Amino acid sequence: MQLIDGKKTAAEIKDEVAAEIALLKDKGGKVPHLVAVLVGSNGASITYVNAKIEACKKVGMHSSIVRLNDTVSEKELLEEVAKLNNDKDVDGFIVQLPLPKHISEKKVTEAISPQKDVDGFHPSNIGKMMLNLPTFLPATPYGILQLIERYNIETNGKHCVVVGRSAIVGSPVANLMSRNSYPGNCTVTLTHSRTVNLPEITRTADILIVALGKPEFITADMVKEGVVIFDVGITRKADSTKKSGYKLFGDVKFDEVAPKASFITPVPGGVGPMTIVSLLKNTILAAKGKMES
Ligand SMILES: Nc1nc2c(c(=O)[nH]1)N[C@@H](CN(C=O)c1ccc(C(=O)N[C@@H](CCC(=O)O)C(=O)O)cc1)CN2
Repeated sequence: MQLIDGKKTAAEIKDEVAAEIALLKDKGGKVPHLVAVLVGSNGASITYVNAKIEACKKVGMHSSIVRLNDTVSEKELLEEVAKLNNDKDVDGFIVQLPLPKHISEKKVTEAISPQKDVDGFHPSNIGKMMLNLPTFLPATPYGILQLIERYNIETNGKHCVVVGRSAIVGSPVANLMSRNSYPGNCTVTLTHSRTVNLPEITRTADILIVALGKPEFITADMVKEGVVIFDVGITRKADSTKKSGYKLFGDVKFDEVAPKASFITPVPGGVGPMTIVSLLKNTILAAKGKMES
């Protein structure tokens, strides 16, 4: 079994991104500017947004946070989005999800200018992704693709089973893994809460991507020997023995599943850090105006 070290790979990619930004600066180009909009005080969202800002600092990218109270109205948030769309100094921005229940994530996502949508969640960017046209790939699926490439994992002709059909991970990664190019060319099965006999299907996976948000859902009896596993789930459970006050769990019961896998991502330190570097890469593309059309 080989551990896929997302933390190490993300650090390597950050160095590459830093070099690219230094080159941009040398040529007198604009330093990319990423803005993160954070609504409310969800602990995990605060951690992720802070990690995004820290990563920007590390690579020499400009960044800022727009913090809004969780009582902000949908209209006020949409006004904030419109401001960022029109701000020439901002190359790309994200609205951290999830949003409070009274705000429609769909409306907010659709209000973001596709040229600044570095999360790659806007319907027109999702459409371009489906058609294999240049666009911002959603950060987590993009991170998984980069891990596949950097670990030289064979995907051609493999059966890739995706567990979970969310708009930000499961659905796009299923599409990307079926693309007619590497990393792709898989036969993909997208499973979800209504799937009948899930273990029968997961046992046929050569590559298993789990993005369900159910801690330790995938057990050893649900996978075959030699499977490659990407565990996207991150659940926090209170743990007073930890400095942070919580322990993180993936969707895969790591200790019993890892011995059967040929490659596996841990939680933490697997797919999560790759989500952040993918966002940085998308922001560089936005700053270079690569997605204007
Ligand atoms: N606007 C967005 N919202 C959300 C996205 C997204 O891509 N865009 N994805 C997730 C959260 N996410 C990024 O925002 C994210 C999740 C996890 C990590 C990460 O590095 N996790 C660490 C553990 C950190 C901890 O919880 O202590 C790890 O896995 O090692 C980064 C980003 C939902 N919302």
